[in-house]
Amino acid sequence: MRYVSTRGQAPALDFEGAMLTGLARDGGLYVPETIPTFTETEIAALAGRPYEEIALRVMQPFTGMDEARLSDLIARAYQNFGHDARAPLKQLGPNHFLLELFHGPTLAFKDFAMQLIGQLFQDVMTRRGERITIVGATSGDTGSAAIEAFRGLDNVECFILFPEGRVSDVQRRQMTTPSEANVHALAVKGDFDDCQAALKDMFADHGFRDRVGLTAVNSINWARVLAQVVYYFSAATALGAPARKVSFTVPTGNFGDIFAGWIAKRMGLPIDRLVIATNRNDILHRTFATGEHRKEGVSPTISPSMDIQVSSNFERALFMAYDRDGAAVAQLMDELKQNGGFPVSQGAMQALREDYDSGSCSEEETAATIRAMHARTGETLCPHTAVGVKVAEEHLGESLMVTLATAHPAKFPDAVEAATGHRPALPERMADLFDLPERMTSVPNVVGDIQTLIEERIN
Ligand SMILES: Cc1ncc(COP(=O)(O)O)c(C=O)c1O
Ligand SMILES: N[C@@H](CCOP(=O)(O)O)C(=O)O
Repeated sequence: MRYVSTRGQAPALDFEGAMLTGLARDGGLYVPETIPTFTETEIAALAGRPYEEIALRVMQPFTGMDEARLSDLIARAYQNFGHDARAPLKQLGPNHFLLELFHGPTLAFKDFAMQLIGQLFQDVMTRRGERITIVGATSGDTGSAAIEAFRGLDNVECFILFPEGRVSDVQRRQMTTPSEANVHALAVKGDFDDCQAALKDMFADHGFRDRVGLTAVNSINWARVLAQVVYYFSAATALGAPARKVSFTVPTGNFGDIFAGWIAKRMGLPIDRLVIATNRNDILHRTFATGEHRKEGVSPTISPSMDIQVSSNFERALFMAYDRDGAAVAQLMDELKQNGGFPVSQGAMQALREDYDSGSCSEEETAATIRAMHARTGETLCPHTAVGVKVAEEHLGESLMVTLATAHPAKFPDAVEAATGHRPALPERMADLFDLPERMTSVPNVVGDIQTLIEERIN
């Protein structure tokens, strides 16, 4: 299996190469050259199988890895999840299910991919005897999941950029309390888009990326997206696929999670609609409503992990919608950077609308959904999941709807308590989170300064 860049100018790589490279050298994102497909019989055979087995079947064709080796890494990745099913389903209404993706070590869906790529990276780096520097940008959850997955590893230094004051206290403490010297939480004076732009600038500085052995663990890294494809299969087959069609609503920011659903659909999983759910930072919903992809300022919300306007994986969706035309995508990305946006061509918009629907949710609606669900079903939703549930309810149709529950409510206790009067508790194993000392460095929103700090710390 070979991977090509969405901007068409970087060398094609195998799975290991794409994973270690993170962002392609032309600034694009790696995507598989072809998407493997499953027959109905192969999909039906996944129903009721353990999550780890589904993960092996779904991911193996993309990796070309030895089955026994991949199976071993998958087993290690999910052994510390707090639920035997790993991604259990819960029924919310006659046609509506929640897919709980928050039973991993840091209580967000990011653990599904991050725990696995932690294992994959460790395996490869040990075999190659090399060192790498991970730099990640986070609006809260990717950072804590990455720090958890990479803390204490000998051959990895891990730097996480987060927007100062714009993540929840639990998210910040998950990043700042681990004491291992190889993890570094950097509080940037800016928003998440600034953090992600700084990260991309570091990748564009080829001298820097080669000197430090830079790699990525954001969903710009294909391996992150791949690991997230698995739970679409586990959920849909548990609900009757391939005999039954299922739709998914996905609380969306950087578009990685929902793009994983698109890959599952192209592999043959009978997904009806993929519904993009945004908070008031709704560039993606506006794109579908107007055909114009244009940034506005980011406005802080009670679902802070989705406070994103430059949605990096939308580039992968555009690449597919523009018939894999790398030059066209490179031009659009240039327009986004220079002019703040671009019109999507009619043909591409039509292709996107064939697979995706969209909706957005205001702050008041998010709080009202948390409150109503709590009162009606006893279920406590995190604010991101509430955005998904609200938009899903507007898209209920004939097929079953699954909304991805992307984080545990206890990561956002203030918002949940304000909505319900009930403060969700962290799991027992995290009971000391607010007693541990914090360790972080404030940095200006200046990429050169951040690069200097990184080079000083690793040398
Ligand atoms: C809790 C939560 N929900 C939803 C999202 C959005 O996911 P994506 O960026 O893959 O669209 C994020 C962050 O990415 C998140 O942390
Ligand atoms: N919401 C994310 C933002 C980064 O997303 P990623 O999936 O590209 O890593 C976060 O919580 O950090």
